[in-house]
Amino acid sequence: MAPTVLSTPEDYQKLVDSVDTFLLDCDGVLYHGPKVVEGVKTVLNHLRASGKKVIFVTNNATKSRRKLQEALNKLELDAQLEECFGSAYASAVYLSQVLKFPKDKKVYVFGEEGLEEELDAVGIAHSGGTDPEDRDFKPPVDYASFKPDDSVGAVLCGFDSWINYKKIAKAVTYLRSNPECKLILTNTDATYPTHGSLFPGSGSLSIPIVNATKRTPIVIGKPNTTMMDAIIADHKFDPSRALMVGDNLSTDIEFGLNSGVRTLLVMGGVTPREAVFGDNPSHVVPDLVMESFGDLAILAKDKA
Ligand SMILES: O=C(O)[C@H](O)[C@H](O)COP(=O)(O)O
Ligand SMILES: [Mg+2]
Repeated sequence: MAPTVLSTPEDYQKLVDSVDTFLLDCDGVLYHGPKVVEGVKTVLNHLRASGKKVIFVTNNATKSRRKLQEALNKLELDAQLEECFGSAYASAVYLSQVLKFPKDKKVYVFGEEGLEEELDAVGIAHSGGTDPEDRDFKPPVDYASFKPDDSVGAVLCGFDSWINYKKIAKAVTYLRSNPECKLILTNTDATYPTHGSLFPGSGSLSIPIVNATKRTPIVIGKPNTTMMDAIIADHKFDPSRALMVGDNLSTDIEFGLNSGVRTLLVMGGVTPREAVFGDNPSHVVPDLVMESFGDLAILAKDKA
């Protein structure tokens, strides 16, 4: 079935009336890189003033919840800490609460500060990450330096803009030498929308590790229900009165579909128009589509 396209103020008002909890993807819905999507600030204020709950749900693992809140507030989006759910936070919670990660083991971080901060918050030791030793790499490769380490109980991969051969080889060595060592991916987004274009996303950066180890990774972020379970545990909302808003069919929209939450796809992010309206559309079909989440701002203007 084709999605319903929302384009008039009446469509928007009907939508808002039918939703109590807005689960909002960040990159591609609220902002593109450093640029806030036009109208989004007005929309968030309007939704809050209308008694709606907003929750920010991002696969971007470069930021801890605290940093995500800071970043949203720098853009004047007035986020509360408990409204912020990132895949870095969800991964740390998964390691500590679901895997009961052993106290005598550490996590090798293929990622940035966000992962380290969330692991620290749950008391899990880690190596790699922002360690200058791992970030500093120039050929030739010193293959003899890569040694197995049984104290590494998991390799956790998120977005890592410092990706280099040394980090990949260390991660692969720990995983290949120890079948007990887990491979966990914060998310598998192929692309990252910023600066008006699409760049390699986390899921593209972890491929060398997955490929070289032939492991089936545990994936935490959208579209997996692990993240939704964590959000519902904290916010206890009614999924039938919630809406997942996103720009990515294979993460955001599948996330909603997997969790029994209605979905709204916005254009202008990672999903090309043809994937929805073309001759050979994606098998992932959102319930609703609109151009931009910022278009709801007209409801605030109508009220003023
Ligand atoms: O590469 C990534 O991790 C993702 O592209 C990314 O940051 C997704 O963030 P979201 O759209 O879920 O806010
Ligand atoms: Mg997005």
